[in-house]
Amino acid sequence: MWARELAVSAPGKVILHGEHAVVLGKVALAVALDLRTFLRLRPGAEGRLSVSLPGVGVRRSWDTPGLRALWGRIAADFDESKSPSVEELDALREFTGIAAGASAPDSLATLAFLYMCLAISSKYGDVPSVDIVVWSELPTGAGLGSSAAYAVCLAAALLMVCGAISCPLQEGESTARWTEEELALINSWAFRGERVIHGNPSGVDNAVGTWGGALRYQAGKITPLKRVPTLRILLTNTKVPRSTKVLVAGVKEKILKFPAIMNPVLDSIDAISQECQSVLETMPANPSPEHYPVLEEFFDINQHHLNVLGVGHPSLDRLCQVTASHRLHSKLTGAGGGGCGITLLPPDTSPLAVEAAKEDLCACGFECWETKIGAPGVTLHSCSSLSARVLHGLAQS
Ligand SMILES: Nc1ncnc2c1ncn2[C@@H]1O[C@H](COP(=O)(O)OP(=O)(O)OP(=O)(O)O)[C@@H](O)[C@H]1O
Ligand SMILES: C[C@@](O)(CCO)CC(=O)[O-]
Ligand SMILES: [Mg+2]
Repeated sequence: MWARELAVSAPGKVILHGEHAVVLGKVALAVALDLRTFLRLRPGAEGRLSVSLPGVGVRRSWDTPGLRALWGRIAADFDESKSPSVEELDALREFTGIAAGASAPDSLATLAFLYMCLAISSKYGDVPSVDIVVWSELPTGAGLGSSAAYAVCLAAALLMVCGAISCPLQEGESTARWTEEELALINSWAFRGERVIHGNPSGVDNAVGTWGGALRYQAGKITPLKRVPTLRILLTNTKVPRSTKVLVAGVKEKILKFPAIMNPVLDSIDAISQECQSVLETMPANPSPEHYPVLEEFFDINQHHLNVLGVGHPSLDRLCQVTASHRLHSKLTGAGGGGCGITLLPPDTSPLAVEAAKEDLCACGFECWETKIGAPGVTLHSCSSLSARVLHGLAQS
């Protein structure tokens, strides 16, 4: 029986280069953001599992014996190496009253929660009587890896409750992290959760949510970057909603339709990621303005490539035009089709120019903020150590 009240958090991410191409085995460079998703875990009423997801308007509670029986019925031969099967997901949908094919944020979030909870508890323990709340500083569905941060938090909390990983937080400590081996297990279960939400994720988002920092990702191989200079980045949310799953499927279709045309584009994106990695790793910790033009050119070229892949959007074109009018270079980040873009802010950009660019972006109805990159990965917290700002998010739930 779980007896402690604790919190887990995981960061969102920004992909510098390689989104979409990474799904097809190419290299991506991604960094953790200082915006996080939080999960509060506490003992629940005996025999009840409750979840509250205020960001997507979900508040549900189930009898644990009913859940145990359901999973026993639908997943007697559960194989964790396989993607969640259509039959498993359909049975979970029917149980929760989610319409077949429903892809609204609340439906996907509930489905991913139940799938992860039942698969993890049947493998490592029993369906836990706990009360879980998840809330986030990340916008949902905007390209900043909110689905992966959600899946990483769930994986860490559920694996810990079921005893598959330790509870590394000692009495009196405010935060703790898991061992490399435990992080690898969290990452692998988060990937399964991402599969419920995305269909065919590459795994880069959950890797950043788990390990944090800055990394190179290719076909499941995760390599932390040797050195990451301090880069100033402006993040802009166009607020145009889109679904990563739909965009990824669209790219696949285009490649199947025009392989000879599209494959060279993917190869070029791969080359940009690799070149960018070597540039970043040889830059000084605090780069001077002359280091930026090459990074800016990579942004421009890749933004064109992403448009060719069909994941641009008029709102993202507008974002790039507005920042270009202030001599700043931008590209979309994440799945595109709306969502967020990133803009490089070289150190010689005057504060007035940054303010003017922000004003013009806000005048388009966008939201923008400067961000730090390279935040820590999944972390365990004592609830008493969470800042007032973080607890404010919980209080709203
Ligand atoms: N805090 C949260 N609470 C519950 N569900 C969440 C939360 N954050 C994300 N989700 C789930 O993730 C889905 C969004 O995932 P999606 O992959 O489309 O966007 P993203 O992860 O924000 O962007 P990208 O994958 O391009 O980085 C939501 O529809 C919802 O189901
Ligand atoms: C579009 C994509 O490359 C990044 C989404 O953040 C999808 C993925 O890697 O799973
Ligand atoms: Mg996602």
